Amino acid sequence: MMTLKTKKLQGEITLNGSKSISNRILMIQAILGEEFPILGLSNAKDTTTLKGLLSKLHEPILDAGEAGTAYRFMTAYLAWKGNNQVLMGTKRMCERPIGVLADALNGLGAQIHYLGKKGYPPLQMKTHEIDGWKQRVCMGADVSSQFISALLLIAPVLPKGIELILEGKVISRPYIQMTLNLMEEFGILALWHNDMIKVPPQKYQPKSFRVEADWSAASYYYSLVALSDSAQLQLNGLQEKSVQGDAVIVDIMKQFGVKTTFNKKGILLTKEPTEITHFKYDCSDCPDIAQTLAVMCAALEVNALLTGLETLTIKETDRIHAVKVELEKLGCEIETTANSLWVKKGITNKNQAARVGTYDDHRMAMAFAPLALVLNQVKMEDKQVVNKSYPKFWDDFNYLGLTNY
Ligand SMILES: O=C(O)C1=C[C@@H](OP(=O)(O)O)[C@@H](O)[C@H](O)C1
Ligand SMILES: C=C(OP(=O)(O)O)C(=O)O
Repeated sequence: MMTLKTKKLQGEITLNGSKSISNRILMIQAILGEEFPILGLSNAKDTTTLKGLLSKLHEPILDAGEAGTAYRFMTAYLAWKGNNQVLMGTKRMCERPIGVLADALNGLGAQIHYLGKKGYPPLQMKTHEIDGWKQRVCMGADVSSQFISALLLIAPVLPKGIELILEGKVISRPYIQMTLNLMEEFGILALWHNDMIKVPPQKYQPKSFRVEADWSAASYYYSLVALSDSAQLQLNGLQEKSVQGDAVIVDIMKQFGVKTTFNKKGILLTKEPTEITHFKYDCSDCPDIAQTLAVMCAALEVNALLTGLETLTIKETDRIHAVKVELEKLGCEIETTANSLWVKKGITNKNQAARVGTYDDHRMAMAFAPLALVLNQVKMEDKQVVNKSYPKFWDDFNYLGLTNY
């Protein structure tokens, strides 16, 4: 049962480091081939998986498990090295496309072979002649920005650098900018103009680096505060000037009555009165908070249309489908297309218990967890899924008085 007597939130939580930043910094360190101090590295499973891979780089078969960024970043790294290594992943990873990245790398000069279905993991990165690698490559930007980030990370150490032409709609754009910003921190100058990103050959420069806290993880607390009656919730480690696109949650949540005050340690979230009934948002730049927004709107009975969701179908699960199924179980009316989700009717019956299917997706569990503030009970099919990005998630929710999931 939910243990909070009133919907009052109070507490102070120190958030985990951003897994997107952590994984980029680990790749930069590996490409540089020299250790430097990294403070606040994420303890997400996706980050420990990547760290593990980078500690056994000589092994013939490597397994990135369920970690998308790890798989994509390692594909480019191992293709550059060309040591005949095989890169495996989970069953779901083998359903997540990689063809756009593998084809681009092969176009440059790599020798990547598909060991299973064409366009999908597992892959083998065969030997090649690095001196012959080309400079210019075209790449579809509408499937996953991780392909572009993967290529950019190795770009400075390629003989001619890279001139990358982006084709089609650029999705998850802030993640590409994050890659370039972090590369710049380590001395790399790149130019992004319209559809072209140019990275001349250069050397990464080592420096000590502190990872900011994870704004995607913060989104679950914004949802909690939006569902609360009153809140004084301090989240430590977040920065106002962030390289993470998901920091847009600060602006989005104003209309849901969540006030953000930046302070020395991070942010303070408080609750203000609001009367929102309709919400429309294009999530192309912040796909990872789409589930948070959908579930929160359903709980608030806000009629919400979320668009720009085309990449959600190829993430840990088909997230459009999973959210629709789980919200419909709670009596919601949900309409979906290949790239949108419309909460037509939210959760009207609050006097019920939820049994949430988690679909091997950390964000399904974390997005539905705030419902414990408004429903009688919320039972998760698999609580362990949160480990992918936020292993301490349930401890932190328990600390706020949200227990018995
Ligand atoms: O580069 C990154 O760190 C990420 C990019 C996004 O993926 P897509 O570009 O596939 O949308 C995001 O969903 C993922 O969680 C992390
Ligand atoms: C989509 C995600 O991760 P990845 O693509 O790196 O597996 C995520 O963390 O929501």
